Amino acid sequence: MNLEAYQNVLDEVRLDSDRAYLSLQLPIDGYDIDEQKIFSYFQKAQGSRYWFRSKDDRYNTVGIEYLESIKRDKYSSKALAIQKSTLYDKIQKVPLEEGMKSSLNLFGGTRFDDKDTSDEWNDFTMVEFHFPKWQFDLVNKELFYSVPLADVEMSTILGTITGELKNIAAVEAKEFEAPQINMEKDIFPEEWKSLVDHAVSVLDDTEFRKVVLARQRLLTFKSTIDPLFLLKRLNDETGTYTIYYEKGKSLFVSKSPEKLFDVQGDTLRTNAIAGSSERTGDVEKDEMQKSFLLNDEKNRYEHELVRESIVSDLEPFTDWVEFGPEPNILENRYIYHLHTPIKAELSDDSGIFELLDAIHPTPAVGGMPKDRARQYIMEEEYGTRGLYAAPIGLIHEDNESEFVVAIRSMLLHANSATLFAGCGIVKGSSSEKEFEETRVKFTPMLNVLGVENR
Ligand SMILES: C=C(O[C@H]1C=CC=C(C(=O)O)[C@@H]1O)C(=O)O
Repeated sequence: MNLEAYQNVLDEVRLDSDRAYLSLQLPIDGYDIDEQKIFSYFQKAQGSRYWFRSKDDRYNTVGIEYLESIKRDKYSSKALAIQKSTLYDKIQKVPLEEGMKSSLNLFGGTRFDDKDTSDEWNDFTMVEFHFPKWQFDLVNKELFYSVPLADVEMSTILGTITGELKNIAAVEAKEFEAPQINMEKDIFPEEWKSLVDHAVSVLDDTEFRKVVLARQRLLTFKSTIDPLFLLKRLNDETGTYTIYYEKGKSLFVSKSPEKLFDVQGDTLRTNAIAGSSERTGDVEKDEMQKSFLLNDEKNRYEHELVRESIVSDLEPFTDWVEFGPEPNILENRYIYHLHTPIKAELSDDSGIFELLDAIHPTPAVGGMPKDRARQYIMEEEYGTRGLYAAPIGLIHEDNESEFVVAIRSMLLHANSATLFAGCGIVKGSSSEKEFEETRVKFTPMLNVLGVENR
């Protein structure tokens, strides 16, 4: 970090009064900083912080103190694209070194659907994307420090930033105890099995082929759950996405294995992930679980519906889609899935918000046909999904982006956690087996909470 050179850059900057914010980009590789230290240091910003890490570590980004957000009560691709470019137009961006690799992103997403939510999701607007004061890129070791133009003091801003960075680097790691459980219960387990039976009775091979039904498990604890404990636990499972998203008094957490899509240049990458079997930890049994999954007719059917739907949803955006003829196995720590990678070359005018609208919800979390399944879920499923199974991710000014399907997730308030898990129901599904499958799917979040699955 060459402070003198940075100050020279700043001395040349003319603040543009048509903008609302100044955003400085600088390297932070000289500081020993990680997400634990950042959250520990910025405790006062609780309720306005996020951490997003891709499953392949392409992105590992922490945002602190939402300065401004794009928000909508109804999803509209056009309006969102305008709001996004209006927001970026308000920002005067100043890189302090040449050739830096990161770019300023917005973090957020949309709720699963626009069903009226009960109070538990009130902190989250239907669609929202946040622009934070501090954006730490922990992959490229860079920082975006953004402030309202009116607050900018060019002669002291560098000193302020480096002072804060030193303080963050000096934070000492703490040991945390797992919170003690007060109560743990499945919400309406028998009613859920009856709903699965009902779905099986209305599903067929043509008109209504698949619906994904989710259920919830509620845990309460003897004390408030410390965010730093959760952040630490989130590192325990690798190979999945990490979403830690605070908004007001709510916290949403996900360790999803499922990418909705990512876009780099003209290339879109996505995948079909559907069809599941438990990973037991016993080598011999697990080989059997995998070969069962690859050969089981019901799981293959569930999977093919997802692949078919994604490929057809992409058609308006591309002339060229590529995918393998046979699914492979995606190995997560607690569960195996059938998995088909899909790649497409996007046409020039493909908008990210249009893509999001077209692909979400895939039949891995909705069903087939999509509208019929969505309607069934809204009318019949207990409670509201909110951000469960919703698209959440990062988007850049040039539309480079990565979105996750936020399954294996939970919503936390003070000392309670509501866990969500769903599974694909097709003609012939068994409610007992699906109940067991959703039980297994609670494990990643229970692990984050330091609780054993029962
Ligand atoms: C809806 C969930 O999982 C989906 C993703 C992968 C496999 C699935 C399945 O086999 O049913 C589900 O479609 C969930 O974990 O809540």
